[in-house]
Amino acid sequence: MSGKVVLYYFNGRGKMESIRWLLTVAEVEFDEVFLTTRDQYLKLLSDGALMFQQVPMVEIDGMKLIQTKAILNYIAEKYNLHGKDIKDRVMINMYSEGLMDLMEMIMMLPFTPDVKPKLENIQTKAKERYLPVFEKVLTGPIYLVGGKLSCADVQLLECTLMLEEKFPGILAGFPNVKSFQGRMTQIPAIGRFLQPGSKRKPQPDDHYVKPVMEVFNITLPLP
Ligand SMILES: N[C@@H](CCC(=O)N[C@@H](CS)C(=O)NCC(=O)O)C(=O)O
Repeated sequence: MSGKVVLYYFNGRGKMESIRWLLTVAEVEFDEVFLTTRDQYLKLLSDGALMFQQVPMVEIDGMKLIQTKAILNYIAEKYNLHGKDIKDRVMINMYSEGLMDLMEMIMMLPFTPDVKPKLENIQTKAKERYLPVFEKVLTGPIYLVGGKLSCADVQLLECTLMLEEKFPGILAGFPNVKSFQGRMTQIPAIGRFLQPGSKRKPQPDDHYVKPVMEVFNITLPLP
């Protein structure tokens, strides 16, 4: 590998958090450059580092990668977390996409003026649309696809932890998902990531939202 992996994003979860999780499980060390000013962002733009003028951006293997899913797929492929064949991979991608849809709804909450109806919608969708899928798949198997740890497992763990932060007890009706969560947290790298002082980011607050608004020159409410 040429050089250390460097993540360019805010000092908060957002779209980068799943990348942090996956690198952690792959046991890849990374540094982080936190965007705090618009000038930093403009400099990245003028350097041509952000193809679509967006972050996350990840420097890895001499490349500057953008687009969250492309970055996740690269890491998953490189570290053998993307199944054994194309049939495994398409299942992994289907689970991942569903989980990303759900996590993105939670991710947008700090930028949402009227949170209550959104929260209710997320809870209903989590209980009625998403969690039942994983509860069923995990009747028996230890991992979601092909008896082998994949990026979809990592995202399911991340998502269930996010859900429990918002809706404590939400997994009560999903015992297989709850056991899965317990098993995943036994993985040493994950155990370390869950400890205070790791590179895992806390739930978003003003310290995260303010720089985002400043860097992108935006005012609430978002469209
Ligand atoms: N499809 C892109 C979307 C990235 C994205 O929306 N990034 C936001 C920050 S989380 C951004 O850079 N927004 C500025 C803009 O779109 O102008 C991805 O998944 O990486």
